[in-house]
Amino acid sequence: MLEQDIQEVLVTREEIAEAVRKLGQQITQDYQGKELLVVGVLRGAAIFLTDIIREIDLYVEIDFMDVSSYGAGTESSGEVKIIKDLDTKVEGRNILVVEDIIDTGRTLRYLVDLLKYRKANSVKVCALLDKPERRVIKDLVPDYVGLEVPDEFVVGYGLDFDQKYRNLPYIGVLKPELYENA
Ligand SMILES: O=P(O)(O)OC[C@H]1O[C@H](OP(=O)(O)OP(=O)(O)O)[C@H](O)[C@@H]1O
Ligand code: HPA
Ligand SMILES: [Mg+2]
Repeated sequence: MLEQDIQEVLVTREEIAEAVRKLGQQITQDYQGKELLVVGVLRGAAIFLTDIIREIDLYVEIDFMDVSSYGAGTESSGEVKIIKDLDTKVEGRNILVVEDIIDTGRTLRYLVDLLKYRKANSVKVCALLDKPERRVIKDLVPDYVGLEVPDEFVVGYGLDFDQKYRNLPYIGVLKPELYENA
């Protein structure tokens, strides 16, 4: 059913699984002997977070923040709002912020600065997808990236259009007629 709305598959479920596994191994190596607070950015990162933590062989705590800069459309409003804050104390923690995608970089710029201000011991960023052509915050360089995607609006594996398609098991591009008149 959902497949009928997809013009092109950009990343298959197997390619996602492989990218997630590699990221998890790298993070496990880099944080040897440390404990991690993994912060997922709702709602897009929820699916990626549940997969990647099972590829990280360390003591890991998880928490979530909900910040939003996109309305129903495909363009960032430029303004980041906190909808739900963390329940965990940040001071002294090694934090890995997990995101589904970095686009303009505004969401992560805001979050990284906030977590540093709250005196995290370290703050690193892990994004499944990076869309570097769209970056507005040029110095926002993620520490871990699964895959680069071209400048197209993508959906699936957590990424939505108008809150739909998050449950697609792969990453794809929607048929243009579906968002052109949104
Ligand atoms: O780099 P940026 O331009 O800031 O864009 C990336 C952010 O935008 C999307 O979230 P969104 O705010 O749409 O909310 P959602 O996660 O609930 O879909 C995506 O999940 C990232 O969090
Ligand atoms: O390409 C995208 N798809 C879905 N949500 C997004 N948020 C930023 N970029 C995207
Ligand atoms: Mg998001």
